[in-house]
Amino acid sequence: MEVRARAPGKIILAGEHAVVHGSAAVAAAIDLYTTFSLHLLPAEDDGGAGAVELNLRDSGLTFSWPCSRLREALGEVSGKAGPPTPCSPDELATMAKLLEGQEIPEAKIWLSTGLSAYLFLYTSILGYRPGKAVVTSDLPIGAGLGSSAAFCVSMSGALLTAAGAVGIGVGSAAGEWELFGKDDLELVNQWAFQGEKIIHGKPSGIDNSVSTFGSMIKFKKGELTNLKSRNPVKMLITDTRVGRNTKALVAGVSERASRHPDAMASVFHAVNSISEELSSIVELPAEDEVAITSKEDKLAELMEMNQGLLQCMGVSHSSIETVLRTTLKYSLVSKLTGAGGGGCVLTLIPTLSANIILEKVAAELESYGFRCFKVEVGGRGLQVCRI
Ligand SMILES: Nc1ncnc2c1ncn2[C@@H]1O[C@H](COP(=O)(O)OP(=O)(O)OP(=O)(O)O)[C@@H](O)[C@H]1O
Ligand SMILES: C[C@@](O)(CCO)CC(=O)[O-]
Ligand SMILES: [Mg+2]
Repeated sequence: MEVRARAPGKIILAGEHAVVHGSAAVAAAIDLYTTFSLHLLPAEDDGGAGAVELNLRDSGLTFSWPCSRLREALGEVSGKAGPPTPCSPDELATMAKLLEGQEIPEAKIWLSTGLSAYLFLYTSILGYRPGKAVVTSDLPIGAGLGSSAAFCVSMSGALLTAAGAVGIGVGSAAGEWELFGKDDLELVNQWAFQGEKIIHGKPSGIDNSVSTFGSMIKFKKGELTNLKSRNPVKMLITDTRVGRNTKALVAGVSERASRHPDAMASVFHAVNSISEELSSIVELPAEDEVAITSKEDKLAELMEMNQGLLQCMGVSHSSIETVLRTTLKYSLVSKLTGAGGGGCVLTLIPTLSANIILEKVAAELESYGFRCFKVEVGGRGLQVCRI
């Protein structure tokens, strides 16, 4: 049996970090995907000698665990595919031990958390069935565009389909992307969240939710509201190429919050107001040039205010500040997106001046060694196909 699932990355227009502390945030899917293909081998062919394999095609790395070794380390697992149980600290320690024999290059040691998430999701959902998975991604990894969530969502989608826990239409043609129904998406999202917890430590759930359900969403305390964005939102993304790690940045903000509880509570409260206002502006219809410009001016101002508060939280970076200064020369507003500390920056591109400005600003940003790209905002979430 072979199944393939793809899940999008995301941008956060407002509210990152504060969302972990209960504030609202606004996020949208983008048209860059992580694809997870799974070739499940029949259990009876195993004969005890089968293996669970993961090929990370972009980095040319393959990891493999004999099923017998997994069984020995993890004990009997049922391979259930109902609602998930979280990965316990003991299980997490066992996953880490299972990575010891693998050759992870020192420069890619950050892959370890992703590999632990893979082992947890695979064995929890499919038990010790032998299988080969191949992962490819359009997304820069660890750069704020939700690569960890797209990895966990595509993986959960494929594993749960292989387990028969969620399903695409019987009549679906091989190779055609299909969408799941709402209940199936809910289940995939719950499992993906468990994977995100292994990678992030304390995720809010916004990244896996927007990757699963797609579109543009407002997210607060685990509750998701779909936003009907009436006009296309055009964003330039600049990848500073400065590596960072979401888990450490989220922990850093929590530490600052425990040192200065009152001040940080006010910061989180201000971010909540920004996200609430931004989400209502996004839904306003704007039919003529004046209305579009006025709407975009408001969005830009809110993004600028949010960036200032992200600086207060301590998650900006000199590379991000360089992008902000550069885009301001063209009267464009930018803010970091995702966890910050480097990674990607969003620049709002006004509809009326889109192409002329875009080329100039992107050329200048790239002259500093940054990488710019344009994305479609608010598209589809998880999709699956039979191969
Ligand atoms: N395609 C992939 N293959 C293997 N591991 C991946 C892949 N994509 C993400 N990961 C795992 O996720 C980690 C990066 O997640 P992290 O949350 O730090 O960044 P991000 O998700 O790109 O950004 P943000 O959370 O700010 O949106 C990697 O270190 C790796 O463990
Ligand atoms: C930094 C953060 O708010 C967004 C990362 O994309 C973390 C989270 O919400 O899980
Ligand atoms: Mg992440």
